[in-house]
Amino acid sequence: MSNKITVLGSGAWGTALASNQAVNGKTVTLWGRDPAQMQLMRESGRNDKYLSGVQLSTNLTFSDDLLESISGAGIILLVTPAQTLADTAQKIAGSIGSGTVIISCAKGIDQNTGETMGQILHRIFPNHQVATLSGPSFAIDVASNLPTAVTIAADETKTALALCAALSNKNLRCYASNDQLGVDYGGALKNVLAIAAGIVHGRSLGASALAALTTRGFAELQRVALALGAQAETLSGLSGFGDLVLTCSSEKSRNFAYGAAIGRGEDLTQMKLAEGVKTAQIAASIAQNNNIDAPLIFAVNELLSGSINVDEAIAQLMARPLKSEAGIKPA
Ligand SMILES: NC(=O)C1=CN([C@@H]2O[C@H](COP(=O)(O)OP(=O)(O)OC[C@H]3O[C@@H](n4cnc5c(N)ncnc54)[C@H](OP(=O)(O)O)[C@@H]3O)[C@@H](O)[C@H]2O)C=CC1
Ligand SMILES: O=C(CO)COP(=O)(O)O
Repeated sequence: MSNKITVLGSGAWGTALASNQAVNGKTVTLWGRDPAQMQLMRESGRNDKYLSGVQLSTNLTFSDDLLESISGAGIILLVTPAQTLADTAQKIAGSIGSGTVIISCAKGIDQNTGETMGQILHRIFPNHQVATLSGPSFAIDVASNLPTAVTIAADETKTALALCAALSNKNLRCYASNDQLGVDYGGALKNVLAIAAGIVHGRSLGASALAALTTRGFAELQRVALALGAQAETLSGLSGFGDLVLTCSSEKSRNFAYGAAIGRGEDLTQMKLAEGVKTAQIAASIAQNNNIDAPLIFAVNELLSGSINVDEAIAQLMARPLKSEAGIKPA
């Protein structure tokens, strides 16, 4: 595997990952679609649009030429928003070297196809090793060289282990998994639940309600993802429970911040990317079609579509039939 790493997507997460790898001695090219933005980053050594004030590694190469940026890359990290990942992947499909490994770092479910990010990569790159990198990792923390741990999942454990060895460093600890589906569903679903947690916070419903929401959110995340083929151990790990806890507890999460704005009745038009908004819709329809009980996801979807308001959502959730906590209905 060549030592060059190419990161596609120069938003908060792509920039943070690229800088993390470069600051730890890797040869890294960061590609972004906007030439003026890339020139600004090249000149300033910062990404003030997405990571205000953070000084990036001086060891980074910036590019706005997609195919040139991936030339000779051993690893390509795809870090554009989930709904654009298939499009970005398609653009490079005919141009990558035979040994190149492609890793999704996006969290979502494709609205057009219902595919996970990993399923998209398997479809578009049938002859390449593909993987998903996911876990509790705010871009600002990684870009600030704070310690972070994530999961890297690939179908073959040896591929996941090799990627962990290639990408781990003193600031980033990567754990290997062979459950890419589980890692993808955990990362996608936690965003919907983080919106719900943000609503609880923004509406000042109290710390007890937030703890209950996070716990029942985890039960729901497990129920949905297990029904779709994920492994239980994966969902209890960094990419499931770990990321859910992170994003259900901090306004640094854009999904949580989005929910908090809803809870406070604020204008949503200037909000940053909140992947959970689109995921709520597709996750709700997947759950409905597969007869999976997902009350929180359904409530977030109904709220976002405007068919119920926050008070109605709370009343609806609190009035659900009583049940065993482990999911067994009382006799
Ligand atoms: N931020 C974080 O802490 C983390 C994010 N993630 C995940 O990473 C993914 C990306 O998030 P993040 O970087 O934070 O998002 P940002 O909103 O910060 O940045 C998105 C980037 O993608 C670019 N972009 C948008 N559409 C396209 C397109 N069609 N083709 C190419 N580039 C495009 C944007 O370019 P432009 O500026 O020109 O619009 C921008 O550079 C998401 O799925 C997110 O869930 C995962 C872990 C942590
Ligand atoms: O996924 C993330 C941290 O792991 C980032 O969360 P947000 O997209 O909600 O900001």
